Amino acid sequence: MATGRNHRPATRSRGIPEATVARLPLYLRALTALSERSVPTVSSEELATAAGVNSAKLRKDFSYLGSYGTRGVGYDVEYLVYQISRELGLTQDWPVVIVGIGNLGAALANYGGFASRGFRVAALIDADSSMTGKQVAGIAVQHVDDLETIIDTNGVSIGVITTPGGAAQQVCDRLVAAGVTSILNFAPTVLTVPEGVDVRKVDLSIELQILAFHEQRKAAEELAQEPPSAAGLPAASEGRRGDQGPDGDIPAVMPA
Ligand SMILES: NC(=O)c1ccc[n+]([C@@H]2O[C@H](COP(=O)([O-])OP(=O)(O)OC[C@H]3O[C@@H](n4cnc5c(N)ncnc54)[C@H](O)[C@@H]3O)[C@@H](O)[C@H]2O)c1
Repeated sequence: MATGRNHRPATRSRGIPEATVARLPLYLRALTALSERSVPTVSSEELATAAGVNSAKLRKDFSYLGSYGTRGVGYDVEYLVYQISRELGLTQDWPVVIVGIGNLGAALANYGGFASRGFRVAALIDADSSMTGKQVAGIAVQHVDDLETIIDTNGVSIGVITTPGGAAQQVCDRLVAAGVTSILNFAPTVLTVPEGVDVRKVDLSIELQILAFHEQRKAAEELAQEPPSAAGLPAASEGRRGDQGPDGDIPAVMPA
């Protein structure tokens, strides 16, 4: 069924680079917080700090939206929320299905943050017959045998996969054949999808590995700043060799 990896061009329609698209949710989160505090305007520097982005990059990103702010005043918070939401397609309702209602699937179904961002959990699907009809987050779990009908009936274009790794590709193939064109994959499997289908993979262990890498580097930097004689410890160049690779190098983090 799957015919190969999806290759997207570096820019989307209307010339917005993918890197800018990836930062829009960061701006939106910061702007939503300002909006909730009824802050009317924000400078590019303030917003960049709140979003954790360089302010020159932010101004460049907003220029793709046709938003330049007003000198001395900054950006209109409400209007930017609207512009970014519209650009991300969040001004419409997106029905989502979650497949695999175990620990993670149930936790996601119970997460209130989806609905407030325009993602409505339309259906929960599981292969375990004993789950069929059980209520999770107020929604009755349906059997995977009915997957195609469920997708069709609910007009679903986004599927979330929270099955074990071994089932993920098969579930993905069925979702795609049924008309799903965007997949959020939590299973530890690299999915193969046809052209035109977008896959985003979420892997918390990779994020933790990256944090571990930074923790290790911070510890090595602290050690290097200590005077060699401090507290009778060995010189920095010799320090913590046992915590590192065989050559004393900080090992690289390998993505899964
Ligand atoms: N990405 C991450 O950061 C992250 C974090 C935790 C777990 N996970 C992954 O998420 C997945 C789920 O983890 P969990 O702890 O919820 O597991 P779980 O065993 O509690 O739940 C898995 C569910 O999938 C169902 N299932 C199995 N095969 C299916 C199929 N073909 N169609 C539909 N449903 C099917 C099972 O009946 C079960 O209810 C695993 O692959 C796990 O490795 C990822």
